[in-house]
Amino acid sequence: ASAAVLQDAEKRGGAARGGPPAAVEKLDLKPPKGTRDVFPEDMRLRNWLFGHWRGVASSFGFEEYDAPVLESESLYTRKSGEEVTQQLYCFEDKGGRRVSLRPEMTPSLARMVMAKRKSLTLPVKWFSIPQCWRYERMTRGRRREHYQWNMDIWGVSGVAAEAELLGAMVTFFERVGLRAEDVGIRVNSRGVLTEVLHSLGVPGDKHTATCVLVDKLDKMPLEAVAGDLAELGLEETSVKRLLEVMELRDMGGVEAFLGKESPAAEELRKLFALAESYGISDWLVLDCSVVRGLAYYTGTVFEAFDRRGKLRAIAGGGRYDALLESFGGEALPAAGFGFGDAVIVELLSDRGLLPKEAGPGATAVVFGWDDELQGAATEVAASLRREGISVDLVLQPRKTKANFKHATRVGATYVVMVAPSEWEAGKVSVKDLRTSDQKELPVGEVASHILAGDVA
Ligand SMILES: OCc1cccc(Br)n1
Repeated sequence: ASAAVLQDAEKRGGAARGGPPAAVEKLDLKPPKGTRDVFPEDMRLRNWLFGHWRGVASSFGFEEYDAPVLESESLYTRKSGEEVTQQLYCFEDKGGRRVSLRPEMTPSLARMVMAKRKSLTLPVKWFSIPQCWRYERMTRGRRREHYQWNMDIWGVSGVAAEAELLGAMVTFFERVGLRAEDVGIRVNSRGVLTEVLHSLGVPGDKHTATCVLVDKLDKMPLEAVAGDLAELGLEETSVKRLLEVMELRDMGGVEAFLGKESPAAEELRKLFALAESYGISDWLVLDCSVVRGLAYYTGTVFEAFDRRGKLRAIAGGGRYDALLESFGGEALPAAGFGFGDAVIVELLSDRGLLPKEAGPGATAVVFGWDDELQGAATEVAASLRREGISVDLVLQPRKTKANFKHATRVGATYVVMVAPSEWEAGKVSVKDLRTSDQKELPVGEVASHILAGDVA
């Protein structure tokens, strides 16, 4: 046994033999490629952002839901060449199942709606802030995970659903100090494109793949996509016609191109009229080049962008009425958007709108004069916490000056000091850092003094 013990100790650094510790391989302190640690100061920013997302969702009557970050890969194996399905963070688990970290939330939501379909009261207005993943070759050092605010409405076939979603998105922008001069939301309907494709004789089953290809046009030259479009049966004249309709930027143009009876023109007219009622017209821009890259969109699509044109899309969404059928379920109309946590922070930072105040530290820092008074300080801290006061209790002796410096750094309002002579008299010293006012109080009066909170 002793040999085994020594061998084990050798592994743990040979200390058992009293010899010099063997070289222990230093842990790599970085998180996995494409992921981020969230230290307290980062978490304060995240909580601020999510707090606004949650606040808007609840003010619009949306209910929060969640789903596993791990899903069956089959949820995402759509054959439409979308980037999001080509970068799945997928693998085979120990049970031989093909699974994937979710690249988006909508398929999980669709699965949940199908599972509960019979018991759901429609319309369903649900929101979630899931962490979503992609496995992108780290050529560009981009992130492999982000948090994405999802807002979805199920069971409403009219554009009132999209208007409500746009209203919520604009409400968020306004709450964080952005204006219509900073951010626009491009609005279109895939119906515009499919009506043109129909008039060009392109069969309906090619429309989705065409939209996914057309979406790539703002990221790559026409030549790079023309071949694939030709494979879908779009000769040059048809592609030219498509490009013309994508140039349209006003309803007059759309109606001239598609005819006044066009269903797509009708739904866009209705959406812009409702936007007027929400008071968000200044935020919206009709832009027929917008198709978005997700295959399952069937009608309206929209994306928020920074008007200075420096950043990638801030958020995106649209109508996806056929998603349940694609999962073998009964049709149910749906519309929603996804809003990532990366671009919005870049935009707010550019505009000087990130929250400045340090996070809300504890209200009071409590410390004992010396180690003998640690128990006393703990009693005081416990009594204040029982009254609902947040207390940062100093856990080991430290110079008084350092305790005050710490209190200022964490943004505490009070410092409560337990000193020997006062403690014998049943008192402690309470300093209000806002006014520097300091008083000795009986222990039993400290909580009410702090809760009164009035600046002396
Ligand atoms: O925007 C697409 C996407 C999906 C998952 C993770 C990240 Br980062 N980005």
